[in-house]
Amino acid sequence: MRIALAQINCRVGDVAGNAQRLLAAAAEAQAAGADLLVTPELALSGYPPEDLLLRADFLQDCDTALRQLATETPLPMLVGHPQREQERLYNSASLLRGRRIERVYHKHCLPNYAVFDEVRYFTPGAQSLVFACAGLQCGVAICEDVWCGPGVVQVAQTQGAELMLVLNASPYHLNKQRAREDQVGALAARCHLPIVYVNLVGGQDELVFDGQSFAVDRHGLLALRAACCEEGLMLLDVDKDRAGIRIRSADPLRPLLDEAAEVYDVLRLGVRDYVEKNGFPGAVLGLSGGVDSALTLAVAVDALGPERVHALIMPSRYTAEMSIVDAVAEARSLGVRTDLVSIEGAFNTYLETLAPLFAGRAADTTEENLQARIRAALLMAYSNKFGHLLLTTGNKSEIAVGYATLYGDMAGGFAVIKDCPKTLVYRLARYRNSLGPVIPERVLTRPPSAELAADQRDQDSLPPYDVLDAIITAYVEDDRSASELVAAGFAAETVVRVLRLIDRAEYKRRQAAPGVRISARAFGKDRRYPITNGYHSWEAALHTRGA
Ligand SMILES: Nc1ncnc2c1ncn2[C@@H]1O[C@H](COP(=O)(O)OP(=O)(O)OC[C@H]2O[C@@H]([n+]3cccc(C(=O)O)c3)[C@H](O)[C@@H]2O)[C@@H](O)[C@H]1O
Ligand SMILES: Nc1ncnc2c1ncn2[C@@H]1O[C@H](COP(=O)(O)OP(=O)(O)OP(=O)(O)O)[C@@H](O)[C@H]1O
Ligand SMILES: NC(=O)CC[C@H](N)C(=O)O
Repeated sequence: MRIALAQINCRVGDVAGNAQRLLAAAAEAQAAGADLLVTPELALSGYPPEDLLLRADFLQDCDTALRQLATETPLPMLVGHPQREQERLYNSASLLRGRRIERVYHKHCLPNYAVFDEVRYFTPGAQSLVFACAGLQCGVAICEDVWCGPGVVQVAQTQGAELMLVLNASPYHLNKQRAREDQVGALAARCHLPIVYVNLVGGQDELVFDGQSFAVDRHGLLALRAACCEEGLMLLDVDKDRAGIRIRSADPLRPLLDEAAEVYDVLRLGVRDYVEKNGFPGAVLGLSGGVDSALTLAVAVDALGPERVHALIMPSRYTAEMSIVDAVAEARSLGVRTDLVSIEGAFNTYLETLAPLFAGRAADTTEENLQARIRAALLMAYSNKFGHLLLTTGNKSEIAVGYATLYGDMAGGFAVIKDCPKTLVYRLARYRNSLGPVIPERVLTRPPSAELAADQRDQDSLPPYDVLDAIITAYVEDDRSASELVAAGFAAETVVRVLRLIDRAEYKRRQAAPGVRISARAFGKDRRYPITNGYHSWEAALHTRGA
């Protein structure tokens, strides 16, 4: 038996387009001599369709497209789609064979944590699906089904399954591929049967599906791993002999990427698909000569090509000459067009206009924020005039503590590095330079500064980024309390200060642009904190330690 794994990039809601993508994969699979095409989870609707699933017209269109697909597919296809039966909605996989929908499976385990909300929409299934194909008995499961214990696989096995076919829409986060392979490999070894895992690829709002579809044999050993962040059709040959089922693939086993390379590819795919799938001609950003905008520019250029990216360099009285020199050098090495637009005129006009209002008051962050907002107005004007998407450049460390200006540098449509802590930003920048130098070394070594006041340094307001990032990770991603952090050796005063800032900045994050999720807990759907919030775990540390 030859199985074709369709690692395809579906677009949420584009049912007709997804049907065409599935038919193109089917034609390729048939030409390669495959007996069966296996697709990702909900390939027909795209994943996650969110509240489109509450619309009767959308579900009807999915149903019509599924029936049409059944008549047109040139080979048997196991395809993911939403399925309404009476008043219930299921996350389903159908076997399309002989010009009809031959069998349907409904997903049993519905993920309802982190970014997943499946219980909001779907009813869990209760029946197994095992079907014969090219002399083998194939069992079916959908994504979370292989994460919630061995039950789904074991029941299919008691009904004769000799191998499992799993349709997935598994979004990326750091170390996810290892977790998938460990999980599925252990399940295969425990049940003594091979498992074929087909994943979606592509960006969908904050999520990036990284592909990396794979297959493990009955010992849990890897027989196939597809590329990260690329579409592809992989072939797997399955034979039965006296020793059992054997699987092998002529496709080379693609290596696991290093962390920085993997994250960089995920960011690039996230930007490319957000821009393409939403129909923007290109992207624009403010280029300051700092590392955040330099990395964002490099990702955008690698995603879209230099001719579709535009950068505005907008110095003020506080901008160092070397910042302009470095920004120009970055743009030049990436082949990007820039415009130099001073904000001094606009800044002076604002200051003069506000002078009577602010008479007798000292300059403070008000004047800092004005500069960020003038830049935002210029960038949004460019975006309006040319239709380009404004990319924001804030990183996770800043967004965590609110070190960014609302309606200023936070203004924009897509926040490329919003889930990358500053320490990771530096690693990513160095990784990008290892492919060919584009960010001047000085940008990576000079102390970070917002350049919104004279001689300003990030470190004047924030702890060193290695300390800050460690505290943010522990508090935001691992739910550690202030006392646990102090017990782990962080200074009580620093812990209280950072946790207080994180709690207080929730209102800013709610108004922030969406951006690529790369961690297991990004700000967004992963972490839904109240803005109006009277619970602060750092208060206990404040009282007990006198911080
Ligand atoms: N709970 C709540 N719900 C809704 N709004 C709330 C709020 N709490 C405060 N606010 C409002 O938020 C406003 C204050 O926020 P905002 O205007 O942003 O200003 P703010 O947070 O006070 O200042 C921005 C900080 O970010 C730093 N910064 C700015 C730009 C770039 C960078 C960088 O390095 O990249 C750093 C800057 O140096 C400054 O320390 C006030 O108008 C206040 O009324
Ligand atoms: N002189 C400038 N010209 C153009 N854009 C700027 C300028 N200064 C700031 N910006 C924009 O505002 C964002 C916030 O920059 P800022 O320098 O305040 O902080 P940062 O977090 O250190 O970012 P970066 O590392 O990119 O400098 C920048 O990434 C850039 O998009
Ligand atoms: N779509 C799903 O069921 C995803 C859940 C699953 N645990 C994952 O790999 O992310």
